[in-house]
Amino acid sequence: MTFDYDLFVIGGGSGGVRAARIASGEYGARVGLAEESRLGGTCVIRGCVPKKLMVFASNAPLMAEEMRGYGWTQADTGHFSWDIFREKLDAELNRLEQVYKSGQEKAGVDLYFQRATLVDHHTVELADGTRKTAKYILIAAGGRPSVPDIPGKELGLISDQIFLLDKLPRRILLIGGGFIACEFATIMNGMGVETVLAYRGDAVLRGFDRQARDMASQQLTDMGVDLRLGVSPAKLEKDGDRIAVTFDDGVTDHFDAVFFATGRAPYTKGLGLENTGVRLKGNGAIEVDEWSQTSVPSIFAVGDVTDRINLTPVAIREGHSFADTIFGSKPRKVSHENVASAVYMRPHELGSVGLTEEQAKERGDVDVYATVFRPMRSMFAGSDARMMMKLLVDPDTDKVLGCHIFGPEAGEMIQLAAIPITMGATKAQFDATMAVHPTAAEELVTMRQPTLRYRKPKDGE
Ligand SMILES: Cc1cc2nc3c(=O)[nH]c(=O)nc-3n(C[C@H](O)[C@H](O)[C@H](O)COP(=O)(O)OP(=O)(O)OC[C@H]3O[C@@H](n4cnc5c(N)ncnc54)[C@H](O)[C@@H]3O)c2cc1C
Ligand SMILES: NC(=O)c1ccc[n+]([C@@H]2O[C@H](COP(=O)([O-])OP(=O)(O)OC[C@H]3O[C@@H](n4cnc5c(N)ncnc54)[C@H](O)[C@@H]3O)[C@@H](O)[C@H]2O)c1
Repeated sequence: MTFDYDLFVIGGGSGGVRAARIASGEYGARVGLAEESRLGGTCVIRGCVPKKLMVFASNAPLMAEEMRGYGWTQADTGHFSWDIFREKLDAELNRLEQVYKSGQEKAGVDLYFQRATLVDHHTVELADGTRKTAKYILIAAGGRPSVPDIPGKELGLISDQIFLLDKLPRRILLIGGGFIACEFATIMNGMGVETVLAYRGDAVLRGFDRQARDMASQQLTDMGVDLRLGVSPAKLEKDGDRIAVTFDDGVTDHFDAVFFATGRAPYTKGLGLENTGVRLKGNGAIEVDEWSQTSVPSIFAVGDVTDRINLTPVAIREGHSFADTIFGSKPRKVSHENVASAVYMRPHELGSVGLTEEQAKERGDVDVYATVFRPMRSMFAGSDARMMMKLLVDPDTDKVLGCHIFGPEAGEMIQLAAIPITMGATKAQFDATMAVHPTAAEELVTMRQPTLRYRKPKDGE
């Protein structure tokens, strides 16, 4: 049977563009790719990139405050122009979109700026009705924000819209306690918006190390975010120019904007999967094996649409490995262990890799090496902000099982700490590493005594 393409990719985000570029550019496969919105996908257009630029922009008041502490008595941010920032942001995203487009074109990928749906195991249909056949189909359709089903939910914003605001609200309510809620609470607060964060749990960032979660929650409060734990919105109503939000504890409050940061769901609805028999998990994610192959041998899926670990580098690695395996005769599986991540809050970020203290205790015996201190730079300026470093070590093998850093530039630090941890480094090898002084990161190689030796009770104890 002859096909129009060797590979047809649905979705031009992190996973899709990488797979298409490698399959076509490196291995000479004939590749078509459909993107219904903008090339680059969530990360580039409405995720990591614009978010991080907003984090940088919102950092100015903290920098000014710190500099005043160093004697720059006049240090002040002055006025923040959202208009200027937005214009620059739009230009930067347009530039990046073009970079992705030319990368695909140079690699020889045929681009279709249309929605694609599946017709059968080897055929996709584009929005204009044309059909393309391919030996393999890769679904890299990503995810979409999910919003709780409460009255008035349509009055709220989702993360896609937050980058497109005409003006900043005076007072905003963020709902949720995950990555997006924490990062945008920091951003909005830093940009001078009165920020309320409502989260139904007892500390933000569920799933992260508990001590780090408590410090992150405290930091939000310290920086002036009105953190309301243990509450959820029950309904939203229009009240003139504002939105009245009634919470499940009966309290009603008014905001200029409400932002749902309540998670993301795989974007599989309306994709024609029912025409193929591709199996889905309960939450709508595409079920794949360790090769990213679905229950239909010619159809593969990578990235957020599979809901494994929903981060850009993971989607990229999955897409690349798929292309290596199928078109490069280099079979490659992706390890989803020890994937480092960072939550870009201010002044301290949270960087994590490996097991949390809670997970390590669940697993068995663990020695905890932890230190909480005021970093030199901000302490000198008069700040009380506390930093944390933690290593979790298996007492039997001496292997470092996890590392958690809450501090300035923790994202940068955890990337480096993730290398030895991925290599299986022992605590003795961390200790043998000479410190770099004076840095905050040197604490990683100078923690000598465990702060806690946890021994899991044996069955029956
Ligand atoms: C606000 C925000 C901040 C984030 N920050 C970070 C961060 O700092 N670090 C990090 O690692 N991750 C971050 N993420 C997560 C990251 O963006 C995703 O994990 C990553 O983009 C997933 O890549 P993907 O290829 O699976 O999907 P996407 O990047 O979502 O790409 C999917 C693409 O497919 C297109 N598409 C979908 N269906 C079809 C169809 N039927 N036909 C044609 N096209 C289709 C979509 O338009 C989209 O462009 C963030 C996410 C958000 C929302
Ligand atoms: N720095 C990064 O790497 C980064 C940044 C942003 C997003 N991301 C990725 O994007 C994903 C989505 O981010 P997110 O923050 O939306 O999701 P999340 O899963 O991290 O957090 C969602 C939060 O919303 C809460 N929630 C869910 N339903 C709710 C409801 N009905 N009422 C109140 N609260 C509710 C959850 O308890 C949770 O705290 C992340 O999981 C991550 O994979 C990564």
